[in-house]
Amino acid sequence: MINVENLHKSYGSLQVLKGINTQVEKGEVVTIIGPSGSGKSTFLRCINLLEVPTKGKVIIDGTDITEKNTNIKKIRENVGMVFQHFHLFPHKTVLQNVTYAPIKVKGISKSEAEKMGKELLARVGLADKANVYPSRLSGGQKQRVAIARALAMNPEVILFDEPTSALDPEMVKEVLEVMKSLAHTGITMLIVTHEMGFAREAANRVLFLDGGVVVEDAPPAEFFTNPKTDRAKEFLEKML
Ligand SMILES: Nc1ncnc2c1ncn2[C@@H]1O[C@H](COP(=O)(O)OP(=O)(O)OP(=O)(O)O)[C@@H](O)[C@H]1O
Repeated sequence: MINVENLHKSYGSLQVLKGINTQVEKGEVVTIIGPSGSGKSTFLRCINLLEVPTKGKVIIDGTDITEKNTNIKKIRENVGMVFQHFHLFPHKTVLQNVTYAPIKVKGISKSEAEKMGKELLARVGLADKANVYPSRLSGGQKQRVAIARALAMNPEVILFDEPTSALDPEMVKEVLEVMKSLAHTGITMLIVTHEMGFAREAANRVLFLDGGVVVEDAPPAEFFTNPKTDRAKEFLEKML
């Protein structure tokens, strides 16, 4: 359902993505790992046009989103994103954070959105926090709200950009557990992460990026036990 063809991205003279080719099927859970600066976040952000590719195509369900007349709003409805730094609305309650976009963008009624919002908050273990403000939550709780908010748009794809790297270590697990519970439920997940344990347990594929290209693309069992390239071996030696 997502076809990435010869994707390039440069910032001025800095070439970050140098021809990424890959395909992600509906419902797949793909982790994107690699050294710092290898282009992981840039790659992810090209998939919902937070970054505009310099060259190449990103085709989602048959539509090339890099075409000039792309409806970005529609793409973002279908491709949700969870960021490292939550980006919750501070002056809205947890429930309002979750229901805002469905009401505003999708035109769902307030009562329907609230019903769905409460169900989603229960799903991420925060049913009792619906009426509090984000400032009263821990980092792990904020990130779980951000996940509920992404789910509220009922997207086919969710992009996760290092969702646990801004969290205190004790909060990482609760967020990864929520992500694991979403994996293999039909939603397509692309996850940039430094959590090798998660990549190993929850993903069905690992994309190893280095120097702006996909160096390895393999199921985790294969990648973590038998990496094919020296670059991946060196990376894993440092990480594991
Ligand atoms: N908006 C930007 N303008 C200029 N350079 C940028 C921009 N965004 C990223 N870069 C540069 O592009 C390169 C790749 O960045 P990117 O964030 O995609 O890497 P990454 O693999 O996700 O790294 P990390 O694991 O450290 O987050 C880096 O050298 C970074 O400084």
